[in-house]
Amino acid sequence: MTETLLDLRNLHITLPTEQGDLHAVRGVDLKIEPAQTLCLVGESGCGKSLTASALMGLTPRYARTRAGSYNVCGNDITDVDSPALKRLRGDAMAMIFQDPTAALNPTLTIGQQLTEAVMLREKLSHAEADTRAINLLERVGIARAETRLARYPHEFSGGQRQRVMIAQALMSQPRLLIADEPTTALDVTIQAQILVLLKELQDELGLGILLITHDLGVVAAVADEVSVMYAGRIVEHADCDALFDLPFHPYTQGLMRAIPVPGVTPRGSHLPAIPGRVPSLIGEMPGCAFRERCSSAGADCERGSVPLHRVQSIGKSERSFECHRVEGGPLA
Ligand SMILES: Nc1ncnc2c1ncn2[C@@H]1O[C@H](COP(=O)(O)OP(=O)(O)OP(=O)(O)O)[C@@H](O)[C@H]1O
Repeated sequence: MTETLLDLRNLHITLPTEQGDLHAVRGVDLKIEPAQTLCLVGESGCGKSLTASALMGLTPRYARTRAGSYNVCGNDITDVDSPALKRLRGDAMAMIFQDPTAALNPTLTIGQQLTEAVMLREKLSHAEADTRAINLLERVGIARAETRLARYPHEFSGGQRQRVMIAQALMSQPRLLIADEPTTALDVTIQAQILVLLKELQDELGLGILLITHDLGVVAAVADEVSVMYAGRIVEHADCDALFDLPFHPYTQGLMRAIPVPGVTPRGSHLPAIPGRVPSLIGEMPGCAFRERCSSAGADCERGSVPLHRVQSIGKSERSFECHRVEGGPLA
């Protein structure tokens, strides 16, 4: 199937606060094709999680969420309150979270949690739903899965609960998986196993994956494309190799400088973090939101909207970035 799995244009999310309207997401575009992994990266507070929750129709009730257009697997769900979005959730698309306690109910067995929704939706028998659950639990590396369906979440370790949550998300055989920092809380060995598992499942099932992470090591390992988010906007988007070879946006360059290089970065040395903090997202924000932290910024960066540059790299998808100062240029 070659149908685009996710096509989102011009997403805005505003949250009322005592200090005024917090415009957390300011015109985000995202696109994911089958079997593609798009990584959404950026520092804490840039709007990544809110963007992910909007994709699932799960922003807080008091948030104002609107999109120019939003299409999932050929379904137009631009109206984020539409019942069609509810139907697609847990069907064509599913989400895994950083913290499995958000997804697993401590009072129900793993078997109940994995099987009940698909029995209802797909009219599967108990036996059919159990078979699918056992297969998936084994697939995610839960040994003796058959005997563990009757167990409760607290009887599993943290890494196992994370795997169970992935199995739960896959029960509906989704085409699109949204993963918000799914491995951040895990130790590096389990993190690597889960990333390998997601890759295998993707190859087998043609899953499209949106992976939210602040870890550029993870991005380098799994991303096909990368969107870099800063202060509610995608400031740079590129093919993963192109981005790591030549980051254009000063923010992306700053993120890259903070990655330790094995064998090059001395142990215990202080990596050059980007000075300053993400600005307040309350109210209007004319000019470039990164200018206070950018060594290339000038007076022009305080004004107007930030120019968008598009660059066609040979044999790769188009890349783009927003900056007053860096013009970019054709890539070899
Ligand atoms: N429910 C909420 N009510 C009010 N403000 C919120 C809410 N959720 C998020 N925000 C604010 O919106 C902005 C974006 O938050 P979001 O959680 O999407 O960022 P993030 O990039 O995912 O960060 P992190 O990596 O820490 O999760 C932040 O300023 C945050 O404080």
